[in-house]
Amino acid sequence: MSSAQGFLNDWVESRVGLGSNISNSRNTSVSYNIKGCWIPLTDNGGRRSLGSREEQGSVRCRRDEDRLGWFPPHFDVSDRMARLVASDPVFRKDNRAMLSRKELFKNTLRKAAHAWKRIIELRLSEEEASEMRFYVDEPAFTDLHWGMFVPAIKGQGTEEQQQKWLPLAYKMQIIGCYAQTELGHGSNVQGLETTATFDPESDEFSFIWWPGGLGKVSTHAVVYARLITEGQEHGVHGFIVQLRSLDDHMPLPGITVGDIGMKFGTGAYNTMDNGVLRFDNVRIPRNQMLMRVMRVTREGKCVQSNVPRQLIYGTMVYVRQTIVSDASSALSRAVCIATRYSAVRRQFGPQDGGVETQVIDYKTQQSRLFPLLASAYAFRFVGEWLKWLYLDVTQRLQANDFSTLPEAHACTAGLKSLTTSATADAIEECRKLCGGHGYLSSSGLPELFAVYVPACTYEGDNVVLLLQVARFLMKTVSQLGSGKKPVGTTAYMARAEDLLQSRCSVQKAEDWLKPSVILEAFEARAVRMCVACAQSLSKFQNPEEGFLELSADLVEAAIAHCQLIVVSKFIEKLQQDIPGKGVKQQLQILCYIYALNLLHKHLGDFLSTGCITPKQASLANDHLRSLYSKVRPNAIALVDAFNYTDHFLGSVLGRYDGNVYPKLYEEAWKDPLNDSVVPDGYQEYIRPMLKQQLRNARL
Ligand SMILES: CCCCCCCCCCCCCCC/C=C/C(=O)SCCNC(=O)CCNC(=O)[C@H](O)C(C)(C)COP(=O)(O)OP(=O)(O)OC[C@H]1O[C@@H](n2cnc3c(N)ncnc32)[C@H](O)[C@@H]1OP(=O)(O)O
Ligand SMILES: Cc1cc2nc3c(=O)[nH]c(=O)nc-3n(C[C@H](O)[C@H](O)[C@H](O)COP(=O)(O)OP(=O)(O)OC[C@H]3O[C@@H](n4cnc5c(N)ncnc54)[C@H](O)[C@@H]3O)c2cc1C
Repeated sequence: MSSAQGFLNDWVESRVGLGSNISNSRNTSVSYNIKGCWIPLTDNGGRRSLGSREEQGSVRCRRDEDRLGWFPPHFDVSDRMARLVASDPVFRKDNRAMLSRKELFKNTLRKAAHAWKRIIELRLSEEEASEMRFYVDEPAFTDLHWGMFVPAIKGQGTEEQQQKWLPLAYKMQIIGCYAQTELGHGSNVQGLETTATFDPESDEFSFIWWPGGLGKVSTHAVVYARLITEGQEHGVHGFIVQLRSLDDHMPLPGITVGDIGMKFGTGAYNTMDNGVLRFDNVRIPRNQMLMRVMRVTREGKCVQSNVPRQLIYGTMVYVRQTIVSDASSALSRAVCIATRYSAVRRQFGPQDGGVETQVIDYKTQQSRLFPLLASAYAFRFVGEWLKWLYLDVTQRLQANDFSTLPEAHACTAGLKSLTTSATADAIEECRKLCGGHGYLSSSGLPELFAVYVPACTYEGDNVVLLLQVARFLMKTVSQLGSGKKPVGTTAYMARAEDLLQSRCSVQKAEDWLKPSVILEAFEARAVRMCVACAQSLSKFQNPEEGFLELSADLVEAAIAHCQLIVVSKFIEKLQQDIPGKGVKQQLQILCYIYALNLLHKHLGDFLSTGCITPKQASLANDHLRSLYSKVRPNAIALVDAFNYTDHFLGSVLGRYDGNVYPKLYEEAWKDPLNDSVVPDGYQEYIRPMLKQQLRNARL
């Protein structure tokens, strides 16, 4: 070993003690039972001797009555699948950033095939399979097959069509994708140029562009195209189209298909074969149009069914709802890394040579980190509620009750937008919270960011979706005078008159700890912003023109409404019985942090609409600081409660045992650049340069 290396080893050793200090923050009397899991909180004098989660073997679960009933009852499934994936070498993922695109993609195929094999061998249920996919943690064609192709057939196909196609899809005898976006049109679905003409005399071309799983894997796609029969257009519909031969995987005649190329980041979303597809007079049987909304007869006549045509957008509603829960997962993962590392990292501190300060103890670190921790919980609760709303609307649709569809669309669109934007920003903030080491690939944060950010674009650009919410809100406001009572998430608008006049009652900082006070402030802000937009709109002769002109304000109003939904669902959650010593109090603190931090960040809205006074704003801010102090002792327990394995976190900084520095050092040596001491290219480029310098120096 060279002396330089010896020095580095000593340096790393000297930091081990600091690194292990993570367990200091686990000294607390509160036990967390999040997702039904007992998170053991140690009080072992500041050093946690537990190995990684994977090494610990089976999880210790408490008695059933200790479980938090208000979490989905799938903790055991989730935990089992996490461990199954973490212990299987095929699912290794620490080398992703080093692989070429081809290696990366092939590796994804291998993982998907292996996962499918395990699903069959272990006879996994749908829930177990879905958890397994989550923990494999790699975007793959299977996401689109299960997440969009199958739901599209289920939601838009007739019973007969479902009976024909679903068994094939369930057994993966066909693999499908969701082919809607084109090179020229994504947001504007009605503007799609792909046509499906019942009369087979069409010679138009158009390119589908973006669908995941399309490029190299899918044998079939649900393709969205404008239907033309008897020379007339009948809007966009889904069509099941076979793309590749089931014998040799070659594209069928008239079909050109391939991958659209590398995307943002290394590894990241490049495991997915997003594709380009061109049809040249491809013919498909009539009964491959998904006909639940509209039927085309043998003679080419269109027969509208009694379901609204918006159901054609139904798959997007379904996926947007899943994306909200996924936002909570991605955010909690980033927050877990940043929180654990913040407890390990020390900078500055006493001048007398004592131990330096853990960076988590700096108020600035807390004011950046703890609102993100609170958001992770808030998004989980609103995600659960949205799941319920989606189930409810699905059941109603089956009974031909379409009344709640507009609200389901507005909620899924708005919350998808709100949570993905916040999560993308939060992951980047977590990277910064980890200082320089956050920029290392081995922190897990760069890849998480790269894989996550497209969520702000796919399934609907976030601004476009907020504009949909704004339309819904303007419609609701315009109907207030007509006696139509707003319901669901807009029910508060029935009290618009009061809310327009109301004055916030806060007089001292503690007054902000009343859920009713917080709710009223958020309701008043949302109503006032919506009503102001509606008043401005009414000044335009042409409402569409007004909508375009005021769209930036409308987006702000939609955000205010969506933030109110998240705050109110968090508060509702806390009204339920929450078992576990101290758990409810901790969640209450997080709820206040979530709401008061939003208030602080959007102070302009609250002040300009007169919902609160500058003095009340300053009291809210004072209170936030004291809430951060209350979270601090339990911060580690609150992220441990997410129950992520080290495999899933994929982060040296976020290790469960806090053993960060030696592992960072170890990771560095794994880089292929360190395969040789003298790098490739030395002889060609470095040496001649050095020699040249030497010659010049001698001259
Ligand atoms: C083993 C198990 C594994 C399970 C795995 C599951 C995993 C799942 C993971 C999934 C992974 C995710 C990967 C993502 C991959 C990405 C895929 C995609 O991106 S697919 C393409 C998505 N594209 C979009 O989102 C396009 C966005 N654009 C639109 O949605 C629409 O065009 C528009 C809503 C912006 C505008 O549509 P248009 O018809 O022009 O709208 P109008 O404004 O005129 O509205 C008319 C009317 O309809 C209502 N409306 C609109 N949309 C909906 C809807 N979705 N549902 C219900 N109603 C809707 C709208 O409110 C208007 O109503 P009205 O009463 O007339 O005012
Ligand atoms: C990783 C990834 C995976 C994808 N997977 C699929 C898939 O599987 N299947 C599929 O069909 N598609 C897929 N897509 C495509 C995706 O759905 C679209 O990119 C998305 O809907 C946005 O549409 P666009 O690209 O047309 O954006 P554009 O609409 O062109 O947006 C560009 C800009 O214009 C703004 N804008 C657009 N319209 C308006 C408006 N009316 N008012 C104000 N501003 C506006 C937007 O806010 C944005 O800033 C995927 C995309 C990505 C990135």
